[in-house]
Amino acid sequence: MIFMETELINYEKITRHIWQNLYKKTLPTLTEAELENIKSINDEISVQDVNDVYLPLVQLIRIYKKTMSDLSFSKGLFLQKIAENQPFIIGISGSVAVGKSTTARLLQLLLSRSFKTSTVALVTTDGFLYPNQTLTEQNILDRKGFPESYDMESLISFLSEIKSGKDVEIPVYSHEIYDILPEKTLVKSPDILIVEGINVFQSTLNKRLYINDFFDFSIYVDATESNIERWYLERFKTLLELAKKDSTNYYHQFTRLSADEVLKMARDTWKKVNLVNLREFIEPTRNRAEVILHKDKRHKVDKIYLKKY
Ligand SMILES: Nc1ncnc2c1ncn2[C@@H]1O[C@H](COP(=O)(O)OP(=O)(O)O)[C@@H](O)[C@H]1O
Ligand SMILES: CC(C)(COP(=O)(O)O)[C@@H](O)C(=O)NCCC(=O)O
Repeated sequence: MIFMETELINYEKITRHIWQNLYKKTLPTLTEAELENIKSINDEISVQDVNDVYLPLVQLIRIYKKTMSDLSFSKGLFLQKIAENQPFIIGISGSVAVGKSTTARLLQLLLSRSFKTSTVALVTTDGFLYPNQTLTEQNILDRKGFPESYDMESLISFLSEIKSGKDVEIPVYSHEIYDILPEKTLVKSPDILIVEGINVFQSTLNKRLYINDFFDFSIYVDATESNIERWYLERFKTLLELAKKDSTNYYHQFTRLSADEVLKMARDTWKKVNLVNLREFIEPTRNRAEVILHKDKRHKVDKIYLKKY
């Protein structure tokens, strides 16, 4: 996205250079081997990025977490009740293919190391997409990813149960079969939960419920449209490459197409689906994030925006 400075008047703009010097280097960094473990296809995160960008971010999250537990303790005193321990929830949003999953996985690892006795769970909201059968019945299969394709009420009740300390079973989406899997997965009541997805700052269709109300910290991953498109096309090619040998993979059907046909199809999906979704429904929620991480063409975070008020 190109930032209109007036849109971000309530944010402190921080360059990478300033950001990297904002915290005392007390947290241990990751080894190359640990980084290798969490990288997905095509990733190029470096230890330098972890030190300069993500460790200061973890330090900031520490501050928010402490403030949240102080407030909850004081509220308990006021109400003359013992405050329940509520999980700290972090929302991560941004366009399809901007790097949300990669950021989320990295944060999960860094937070587990920083809060040694805490459990850190990660949930992606694609599990709350309606199954293909429902989308087909409603004639909105080509709207996958748009607000109407998600069961937002279920997502809200999941967050509400997690906030009250319960273990919750949730559905899982598979990019390999392009549908919801028959088996659910159990999210055991965590101390910290990261919720990642294009829709996490959106309101529900009836506009009465806000997922943001459940977040104690929130991040929007940002980049220019042309860079995100390139990452989308590169990921598409890699997914196809991986699907060649697997006939059960959704992308397998496209492996017979020529390189030009594949590129055309991916460009089309980007333009008609993911770019439209970004412009109409995702980017307009950017200002709901506490922190905006802006990435350059090589995925390096070059600018950070921190909400002032
Ligand atoms: N820091 C990074 N360095 C290099 N490539 C990255 C980085 N983050 C993401 N990518 C690549 O960009 C593409 C989109 O990232 P991903 O995390 O899958 O996005 P999202 O979850 O937002 O759809 C993937 O191919 C991924 O490997
Ligand atoms: C399942 C998704 C809506 C979720 O996006 P993600 O959370 O993976 O960024 C998206 O990956 C998707 O499949 N969009 C439909 C159009 C397409 O095939 O790219």
